[in-house]
Amino acid sequence: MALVFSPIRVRKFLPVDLDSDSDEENCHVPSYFGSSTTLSSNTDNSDEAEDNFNVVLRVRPPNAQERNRRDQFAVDFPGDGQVSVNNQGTVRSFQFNVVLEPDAAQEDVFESSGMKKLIESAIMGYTCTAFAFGQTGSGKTHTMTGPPAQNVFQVPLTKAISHST
Ligand SMILES: Nc1ncnc2c1ncn2[C@@H]1O[C@H](COP(=O)(O)OP(=O)(O)OP(=O)(O)O)[C@@H](O)[C@H]1O
Repeated sequence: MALVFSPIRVRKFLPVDLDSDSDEENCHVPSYFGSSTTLSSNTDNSDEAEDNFNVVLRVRPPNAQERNRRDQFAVDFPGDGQVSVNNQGTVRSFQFNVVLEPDAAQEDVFESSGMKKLIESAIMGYTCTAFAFGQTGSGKTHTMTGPPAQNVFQVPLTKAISHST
């Protein structure tokens, strides 16, 4: 499940597929939202104002059905905003601005995803968008609204977050 935050407009699509040979998909992501969001060697800042966006991946833990089936967890977290997906032996790596691992709490999402700064931008008058996408059951509603009856301020912070450098 991925979240995209944009205070202006999304110009190019992320995530970056690290296995792709094409430079077309590599984008410069200004550090509007956080401390370290440069994803590639593209240093052309001329249209920086149009490129302010943050792509955040949250990986949910296996659900009861998946655990009962003894499904293998197919995702690795090397850090620095990367994830590796093992599809029956074929491993592909992807780069995000922020990756939230399965034990990340709602508070981690709020603190680390850029949502706080998005809200500040909205208050300052910028047009802002936050949207979640992912297949059914991937956790869009859970991420945007939190689990039922959870008080996010009682959830301890976890270390299950990695940022791109
Ligand atoms: N990060 C998570 N931690 C624990 N449980 C989660 C997480 N993400 C999702 N779930 C659980 O997985 C189930 C499906 O999540 P959710 O309803 O948010 O998916 P969705 O993407 O909104 O699905 P749909 O597109 O069908 O509406 C829910 O029971 C939810 O509580």
